[in-house]
Amino acid sequence: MMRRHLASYSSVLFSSFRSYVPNQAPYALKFLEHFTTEYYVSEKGGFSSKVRVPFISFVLGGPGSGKGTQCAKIAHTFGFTHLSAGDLLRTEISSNSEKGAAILETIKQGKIVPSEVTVNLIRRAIESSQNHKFLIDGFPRSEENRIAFEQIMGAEPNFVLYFDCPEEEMVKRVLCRNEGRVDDNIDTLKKRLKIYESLNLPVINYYLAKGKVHKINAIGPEEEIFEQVRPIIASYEGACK
Ligand SMILES: Nc1ncnc2c1ncn2[C@@H]1O[C@H](COP(=O)(O)OP(=O)(O)O)[C@@H](O)[C@H]1O
Ligand SMILES: O=c1ccn([C@@H]2O[C@H](COP(=O)(O)OP(=O)(O)O)[C@@H](O)[C@H]2O)c(=O)[nH]1
Ligand SMILES: [Mg+2]
Repeated sequence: MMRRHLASYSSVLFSSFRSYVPNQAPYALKFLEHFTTEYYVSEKGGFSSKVRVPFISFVLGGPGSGKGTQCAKIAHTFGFTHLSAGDLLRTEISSNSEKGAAILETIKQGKIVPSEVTVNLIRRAIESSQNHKFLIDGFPRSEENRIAFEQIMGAEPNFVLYFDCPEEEMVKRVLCRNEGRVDDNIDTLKKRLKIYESLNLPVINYYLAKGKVHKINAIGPEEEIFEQVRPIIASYEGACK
């Protein structure tokens, strides 16, 4: 009873929190429980409790646009926890879990892993973190991903960073990345670029229409790109303390 009260009260206070989808309530509730540690909230009638909500940025852009590179800088400078969806999936593959083989096959084909799998990995990472500020890098990759996240987590991002990079440059960077990834080859990359256009861009457009997107010109030296990013993140510092 008290938890339900907390949930609805926090959703009024913080616009990033949505009302819960009924059949997903247990996940959403568990998610919220984790953040009931910091801020005092009270209302008329004497009810008082501590509520902490996560501050979330989605970091989007094509393969090789520099998401991971810039996220590392943001995490270091501003104290965010960097959650790369691709890294979470690769860790799952390395753990030899039941789902690992199917995830590996999907990544090799440049396709998108089922939403439920990725969202649950992100959810677990958030729940097990002591931090409340998260960069979710490379997710959502489709409208279906986005909707699954909002339903399961009962939350949407506070803002979105979009690294806008010409295809030619992305191809050059991915083929030179040299991290031994199974998907950094020209055949898989072509498929990833097609999926980026057909499925990722609609997500960016969705958040553009909501006024949540900060578009970054991803061409230039890493440090110069970070100088575009820095004031954007700094402008949210008050909101995510
Ligand atoms: N501004 C940049 N200019 C040139 N190369 C870059 C730049 N930013 C990142 N890189 C390199 O390009 C490759 C892809 O960057 P990465 O951050 O992994 O991108 P993403 O996560 O978007 O795929 C990496 O090898 C990285 O070192
Ligand atoms: O939410 C996600 C994130 C990644 N992937 C898969 O993992 C691959 C690598 O993703 P990552 O973000 O690491 O690639 P990057 O954009 O950084 O090159 C993608 O092509 C997809 O096959 C996915 O299915 N869902
Ligand atoms: Mg990356």
